[in-house]
Amino acid sequence: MRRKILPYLWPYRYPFLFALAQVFLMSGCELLKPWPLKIVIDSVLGDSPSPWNLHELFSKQALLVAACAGLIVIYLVLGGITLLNNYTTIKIGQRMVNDLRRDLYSHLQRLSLAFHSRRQVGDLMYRVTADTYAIQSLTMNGVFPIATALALLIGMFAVMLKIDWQLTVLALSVCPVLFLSISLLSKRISLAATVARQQESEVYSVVQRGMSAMRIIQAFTKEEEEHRKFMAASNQSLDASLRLYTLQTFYSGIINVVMALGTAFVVWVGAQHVLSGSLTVGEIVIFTAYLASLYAPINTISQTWGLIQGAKVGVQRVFEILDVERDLAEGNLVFPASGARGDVWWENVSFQYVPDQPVLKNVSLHVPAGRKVAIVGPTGVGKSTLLSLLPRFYDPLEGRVTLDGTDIRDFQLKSLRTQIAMVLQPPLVFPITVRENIAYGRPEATLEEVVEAAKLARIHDSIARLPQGYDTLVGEQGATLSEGERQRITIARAILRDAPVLILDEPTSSVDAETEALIMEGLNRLTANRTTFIIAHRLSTVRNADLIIVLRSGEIVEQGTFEELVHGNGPFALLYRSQFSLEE
Ligand SMILES: Nc1ncnc2c1ncn2[C@@H]1O[C@H](COP(=O)(O)OP(=O)(O)OP(=O)(O)O)[C@@H](O)[C@H]1O
Repeated sequence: MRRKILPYLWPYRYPFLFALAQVFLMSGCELLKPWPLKIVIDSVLGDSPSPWNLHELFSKQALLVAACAGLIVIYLVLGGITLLNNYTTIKIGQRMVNDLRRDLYSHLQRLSLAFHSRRQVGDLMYRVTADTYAIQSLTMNGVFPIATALALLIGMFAVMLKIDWQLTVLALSVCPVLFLSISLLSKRISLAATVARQQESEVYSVVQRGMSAMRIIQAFTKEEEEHRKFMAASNQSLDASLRLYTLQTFYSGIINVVMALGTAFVVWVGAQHVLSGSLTVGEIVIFTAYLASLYAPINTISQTWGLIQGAKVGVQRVFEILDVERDLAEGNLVFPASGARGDVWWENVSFQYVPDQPVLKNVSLHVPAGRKVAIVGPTGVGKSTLLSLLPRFYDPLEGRVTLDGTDIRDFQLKSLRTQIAMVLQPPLVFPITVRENIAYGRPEATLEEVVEAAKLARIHDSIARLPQGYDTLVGEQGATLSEGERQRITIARAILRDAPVLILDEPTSSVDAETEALIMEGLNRLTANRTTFIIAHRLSTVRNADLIIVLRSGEIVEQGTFEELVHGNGPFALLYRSQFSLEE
């Protein structure tokens, strides 16, 4: 894991080294802190000689003033450096979080739909928003208290050794005990932290599912059941967090006891040394002050150790996603600036979402450039799946798909997807303005072009009636637009994209017959000279197609023109009589 975190720290190596230098300065101030008091006790109140023979230069009163002034200066300098250090470390930490989020989010956007259909949205959201903070805790809460403790340890060791080596050994013998207790308990805390994070992200998932299905929940009056599910997840998260906090508290309790024992021993032995005359009262003050300031960073390490373990888990959860290999390997080819011709082949294509449940079975289909193809068949036979292989939402298990004679896997994904405009189900509209929604695939489009596309999709009049026209903000999930209006916005979006290949997934299912006829008229102009695939349930769509494909159980069972198929006795004729004739 260290190898993975270091690249995130590397860009900030100079501020990081600066912060480390501050730690050494701070430790120096910590070392100086008890000295003025020692001078006051030993040389002002008592008659022992003061360090650097200051007592020979100053009177007792002057020495007292100098000691007090020194105390103020030391505290001021220490406060200033601490402030600077906090600012520097927080800045580094927050920048690292930002960088990690950037990488995680862009990685998530590049992972295939196969990955996303396996994962829970709430869990991924938690990883992007909450788990990424862990890199800050891990580096800052981990590295700096340890560096402080080490710097203090070395400095104190040098100073204390000069004063009383026995007492020094005794004082420092607490350190191994402390670190041993830390390492013994850390595994359990780490485990508890993993569970707590999982439960917390489960709460996110439940909320996300509930929020995105609010309409259904209310329609089926499932509020109580959803509430129960939420409370169950929330209670489990509460239990896990409480367990973690209990462990952390128990842990810092143990550390405190060890520290108290250490201090008591030092005071006990120190007092004996003072009584025997080998140590001054001021020196014992230095010892206990040093111990207190040495235990402080060790205490921070121990208290934040649980936090560090939790942070480790968080960082692991982030890298777990970053380590997922992109399952859609890209090629290098790009389409010419004029775009693809639009000649599409599915060659012996098989596909399955779940092992041993084939959705497409050895499908072969050639669609010459510029043709309009209607794909029909009962629900769930694989119509959408067949078309989703073309923009590479998924890759076939066997066989290949080619565009203009080249395997689509040889192209750069961006170049491939730019060749394809799609109207998908359900019609997805973003909470941005109507204009931005239509221009989503071509943000540089002028207002005139947006209006032209909207007119073709028969949505212009409805938009003109909105309070701010094209600048009206669409509510979350298009709440201020009807289903039919949303569908027409997505059609306008595809029209504006102006791509050589069009995929229309039942583009007019939510509009009335009259509007549909108008949209189809607009679409007919759009589809001229473009290879178009329409998943069609309506007769008018099917009639206008150059080629009709009938899918059943993942296989093409029939194909031909409307006239060829309708008069036979094949599956299309049957479908026509049972389904389409009703519309006539
Ligand atoms: N992401 C997925 N994960 C697992 N199974 C899926 C996934 N998407 C679709 N399926 C399954 O694959 C089969 C084909 O689905 P597909 O959406 O291609 O059918 P369709 O013919 O377009 O249906 P419809 O006309 O109802 O839209 C269905 O059984 C469906 O349950």
